[in-house]
Amino acid sequence: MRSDLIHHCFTTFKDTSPLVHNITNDVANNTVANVLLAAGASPAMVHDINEAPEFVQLAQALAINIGTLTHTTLQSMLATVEVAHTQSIPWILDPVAVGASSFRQQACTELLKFKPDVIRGNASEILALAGMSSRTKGTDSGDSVDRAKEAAQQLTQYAKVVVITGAIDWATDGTHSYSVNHGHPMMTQVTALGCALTALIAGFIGANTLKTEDSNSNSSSLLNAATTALCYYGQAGELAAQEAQGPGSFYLHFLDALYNLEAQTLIDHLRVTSS
Ligand SMILES: Nc1ncnc2c1ncn2[C@@H]1O[C@H](COP(=O)(O)OP(=O)(O)OP(=O)(O)O)[C@@H](O)[C@H]1O
Ligand SMILES: Cc1ncsc1CCO
Ligand SMILES: [Mg+2]
Repeated sequence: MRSDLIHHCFTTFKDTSPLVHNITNDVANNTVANVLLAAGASPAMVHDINEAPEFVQLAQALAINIGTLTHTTLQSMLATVEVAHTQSIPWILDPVAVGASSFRQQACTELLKFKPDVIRGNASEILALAGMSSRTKGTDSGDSVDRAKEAAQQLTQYAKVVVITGAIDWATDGTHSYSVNHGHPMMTQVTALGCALTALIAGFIGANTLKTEDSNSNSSSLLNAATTALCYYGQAGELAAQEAQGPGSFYLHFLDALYNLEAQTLIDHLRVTSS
């Protein structure tokens, strides 16, 4: 991806400071809010069905995460994504541990009817969501990103962009794809950093999606925005790992790195390839 486009997506995100509405899991709530704030966005965690479908209309984007799904939250998610879908508010699905139970699988089938703009999961989640066999370890992945690429391609029938995260992240709109070689294994030792990335991608697509009737240009703006978020997040992980002694100090340094990383640093260290 061209570095001037990454620069543009990054500065548009920072200048917009998007409001991101999250219906996320009990483990991730605090981390997601802190990551969004450190990156320069505004988080809101609004879950109740009496409020969420109204609240989402104020937001630039919506992030849905099924990590600690309950029957009640699912009803709220469905009502909220319906509003997002009909009003063209971009939304992203994080299908946490979808391979682990039929409840999660059926919930995702219902949610996919409202056409997420982006799906973001680890390799096992992307495989399971596409109905392929996976080695899911609950919320962690037991599969390689490469093995899940065909599944991601298939899922572009439901979402405009699909992102698989892991050692090397991969983002595709079904036609164009990018590999992002950033990040650090320490990112898997702090819970919910994948969930927080999903919310950050929501912020990037909300800030960068042009309201256009042309669905092709829309999917390439979504792909560029998601890919830029991956580069930014991964580089922040690398910077934090240089300072950290373990997972606790990694988390603190990670928030600081997200807060301090500048556009020029991002551009100078890019490891993203078309693939
Ligand atoms: N081995 C690795 N090396 C470098 N970066 C990694 C590695 N594994 C994961 N990451 C990075 O960690 C971040 C979170 O991705 P991951 O695939 O671990 O999410 P996840 O499994 O959904 O996490 P969680 O469920 O805990 O929220 C991404 O930015 C990804 O690039
Ligand atoms: C640990 C855990 N359990 C359900 S959701 C979650 C956060 C990481 O996905
Ligand atoms: Mg996850």
